[in-house]
Amino acid sequence: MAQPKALLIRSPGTNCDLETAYAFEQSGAVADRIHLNRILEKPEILNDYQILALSGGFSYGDDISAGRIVGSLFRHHLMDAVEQFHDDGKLILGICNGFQILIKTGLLLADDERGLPASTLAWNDCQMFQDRWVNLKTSGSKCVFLKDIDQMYLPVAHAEGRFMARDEATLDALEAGQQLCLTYTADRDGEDSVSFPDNPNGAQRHVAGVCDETGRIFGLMPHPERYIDRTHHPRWTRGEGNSPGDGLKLFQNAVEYFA
Ligand SMILES: NC(=O)CC[C@H](N)C(=O)O
Repeated sequence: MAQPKALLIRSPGTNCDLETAYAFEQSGAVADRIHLNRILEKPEILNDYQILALSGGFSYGDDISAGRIVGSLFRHHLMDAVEQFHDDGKLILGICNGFQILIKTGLLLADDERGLPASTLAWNDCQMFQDRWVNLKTSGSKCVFLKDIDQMYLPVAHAEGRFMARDEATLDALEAGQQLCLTYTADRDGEDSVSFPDNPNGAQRHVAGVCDETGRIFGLMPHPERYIDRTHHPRWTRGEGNSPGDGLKLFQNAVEYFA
């Protein structure tokens, strides 16, 4: 098909949309940044796009809880349009605050039969904002965005990133369904235990990213758009880092999905 088009929805407090647009453009997509209010006025805008992305930031100041207000606007005004978007075989990505929004919408992991959420992203258990680079590994082959990626080194920057599921049975089911597809891992060879700060927030089962049952909706706390070029690596002047950076492949996978 022609060049895929990515729609980046921004809202008050979004601050990673330019970098996310750059990552999509470097991967061969057209990337448009459009304010949430325009989408609320005219949800049919979604029809023009193949990829919907929610970037990082502090939407509505993280008031109530991170992602809650945009998540509620989606739930009450955009659910039909976004579900249709997904049913049409298209892709949805949420990065950091975008992941928080996706979790709050219930789009990524559906509410249970009583209408209660399957999971949340709670405050980091260290009770502090964490701004550091982390090692990640993937599992399963379900997630479209993680195709052919085994591991990544990416930065995190969040206060509310601790993935928690409703209960152990929910976690087991998500794991069995290959939905707990991205996890924090230790950075020392041969080190099995993953503790703070390798897992920066205390997430259950070290979960850093989750996909839906189809693998076409993906949310993650780390920021792939912040490691596109070797010079984004924190120690590139000492000769470390890859070109391209570890994050680019994730965006390329989304674009190549429509090839
Ligand atoms: N990097 C981001 O997307 C911001 C983080 C987020 N709103 C938090 O602190 O939890």
